[in-house]
Amino acid sequence: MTVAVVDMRSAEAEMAFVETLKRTGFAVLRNSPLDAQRMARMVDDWRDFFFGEEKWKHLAEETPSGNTSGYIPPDVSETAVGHDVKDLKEFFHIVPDTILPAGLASDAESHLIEAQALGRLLLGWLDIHCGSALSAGLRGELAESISPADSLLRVLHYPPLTGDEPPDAVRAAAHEDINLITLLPVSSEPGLQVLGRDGKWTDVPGLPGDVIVNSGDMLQEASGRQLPSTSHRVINPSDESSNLSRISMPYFIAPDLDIQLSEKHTAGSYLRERLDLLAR
Ligand SMILES: O=C(O)CCC(=O)C(=O)O
Ligand SMILES: [Fe+2]
Repeated sequence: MTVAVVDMRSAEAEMAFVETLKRTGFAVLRNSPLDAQRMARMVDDWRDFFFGEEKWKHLAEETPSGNTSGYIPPDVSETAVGHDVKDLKEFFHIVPDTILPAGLASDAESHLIEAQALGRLLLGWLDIHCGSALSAGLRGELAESISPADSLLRVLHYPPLTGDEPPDAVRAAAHEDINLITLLPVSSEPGLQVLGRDGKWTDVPGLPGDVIVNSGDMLQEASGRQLPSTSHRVINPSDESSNLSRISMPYFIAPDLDIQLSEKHTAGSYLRERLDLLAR
């Protein structure tokens, strides 16, 4: 399966984006409006943060809307549905009221504003070109359905491998994102793969500064599966680069939870069902 690279400066960008998202659930945006220099600086600054001690002052808390905000250490981390071992990662969740570490706040806030605007633009394209596939509750309203309080910027750190990892543990086990759409700046290190319909895993293409976009389960549900939510994973580095850490910064865009995704589900009921599955 080949994920297309879509140059946002091209006149065909809109159609090319919709085509690759329908076909693969993924797109790679080149020349996106997200500030590439800022994203590179955030990678360096957040790497320093994860290697430092200040993170322990920011341990995660639950927000009133049920999101988590703050630092989640490796021993808490996440276990993907259907897997037994935790992913090899630590991360920091940023929602609108998150108290950010000094020195990291300004870039993170600016990035969030730009990422939200890009999300609105892309969902607007889907409104125009996939409107007929969307459930009545969302048709023509996708771009307006974004809820910043339910969306989440996750800064992930996959530490260097030490050799002491549990057997079978991987940086991020195969999973699908639950939300509407995810914006993921191309990471500092390789490893992200998508699962094709042929059952083969392939690397997601991209250069530094590009932004990977993928549709999540909520968009799949709302589009009668015309926009697929594709399994993806982050594989462990090969021996030569196992001493390198990897930073990535997905922004998970979610809608208002009372929006009707399909006849069966509101976004809220869908989320609860998925979280129950995760908790099992
Ligand atoms: O780190 C990555 O490149 C992907 C992370 C991811 O898929 C996730 O956190 O849902
Ligand atoms: Fe993901």
